[in-house]
Amino acid sequence: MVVAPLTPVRPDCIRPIGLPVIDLTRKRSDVVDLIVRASEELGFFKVVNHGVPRQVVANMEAEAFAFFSQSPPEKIKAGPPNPLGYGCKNIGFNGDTGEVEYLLLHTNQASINHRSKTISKDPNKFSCTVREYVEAVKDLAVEILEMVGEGLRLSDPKKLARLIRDGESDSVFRLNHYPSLISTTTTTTNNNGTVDKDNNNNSSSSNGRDMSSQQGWCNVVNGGGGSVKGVVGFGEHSDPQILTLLRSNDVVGLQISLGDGLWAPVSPDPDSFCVNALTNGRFISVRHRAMVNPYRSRLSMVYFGAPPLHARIAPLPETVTAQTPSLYRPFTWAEYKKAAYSLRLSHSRLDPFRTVADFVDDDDDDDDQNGFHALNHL
Ligand SMILES: C=C1C[C@]23C[C@@]1(O)CC[C@H]2[C@@]12CC[C@H](O)[C@@](C)(C(=O)O1)[C@H]2[C@@H]3C(=O)O
Ligand SMILES: O=C(O)CCC(=O)C(=O)O
Ligand SMILES: [Fe+2]
Repeated sequence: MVVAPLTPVRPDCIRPIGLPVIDLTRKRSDVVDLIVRASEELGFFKVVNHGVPRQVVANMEAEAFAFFSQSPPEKIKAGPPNPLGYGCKNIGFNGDTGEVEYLLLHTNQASINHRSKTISKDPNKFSCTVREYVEAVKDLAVEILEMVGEGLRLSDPKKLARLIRDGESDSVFRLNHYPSLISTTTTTTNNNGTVDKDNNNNSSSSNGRDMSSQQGWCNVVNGGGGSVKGVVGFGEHSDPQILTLLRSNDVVGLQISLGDGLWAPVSPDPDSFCVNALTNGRFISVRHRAMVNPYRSRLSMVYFGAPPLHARIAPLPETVTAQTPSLYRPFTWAEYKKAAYSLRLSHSRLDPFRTVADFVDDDDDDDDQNGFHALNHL
């Protein structure tokens, strides 16, 4: 395992930690061990040599930038998010906001085809590009989940992977665009330390135009406070799905929570995927957020692997005894999702399913950090 140092962006709030980087071309049994260890220890790791073709990624990135570089009236045609569709600054239905615009798509092909009509002037090209990307990342997700199943020594090691391979899976795909705060062409130093004459985005396939000014985004740095604290694009949360595969352009922004208000930036690497696997109580669903980069527009493409709506989620039988009764009642993915959408971004999503009434947890540390604590997808 290679441990990449994280780049501190705010020395007063960043405790540097290493993020595991797992090379998927290594011996399978080693990869299995590394995935389990990384998932238990940090809950977040990167995979390289993942098999998702570069061209597929570049095509998706180009389509995404082409969409976001349009004028607001054009983009709004693909909204409002219900929750699928185009959204700008509003996240979910309960008042969360951030300096982000996004497209949220279901990975079901019929839904992609339907949505593409309002997203692109060439809907066939857009839907094909999304289909190719989603298929490729789904294969990667399946491969990782099969290794998770093996690593956890599940009686049926492929069970988790089958849930997202299922034609009825409720997996979603999200494109997040975080416009830079400065809309003029600037000279910046990029993450590799080289100087960039930047046009506010870092897409290898971008058209090189500054997009922020076209979008009606104001260029002030968040009421003055933003320049000191940083501007939040996508606020603190944990992902509710089984597995997240996140790829961003070469612009820093993603941060993972170390607790106690400390955040560690994840160095961007367009050739890798960040993985957040959530299962079985042994793995951590790490809380994370995305900050706006003042100088350069950031684009993240996120695949969220989820079970079918009717899939039942229940405690692992071996974790439930008379002394340690289940903390949560069984529920379906549909119920869980409905509850998630009734909550704010930062809230603990398992609370509605707690069975143990005298479990007092008034602090803000969110025991849901452990996600499906002692739960299993059935
Ligand atoms: C505020 C919200 C947005 C969200 C649904 C929720 O009510 C709470 C979870 C949020 C989240 C985070 C991960 C994914 O980006 C997402 C699509 C998901 O499944 O849960 C979003 C939801 C969203 O933006 O619609
Ligand atoms: O853009 C990012 O890096 C994070 C996005 C994210 O966490 C999400 O979409 O759930
Ligand atoms: Fe997330």
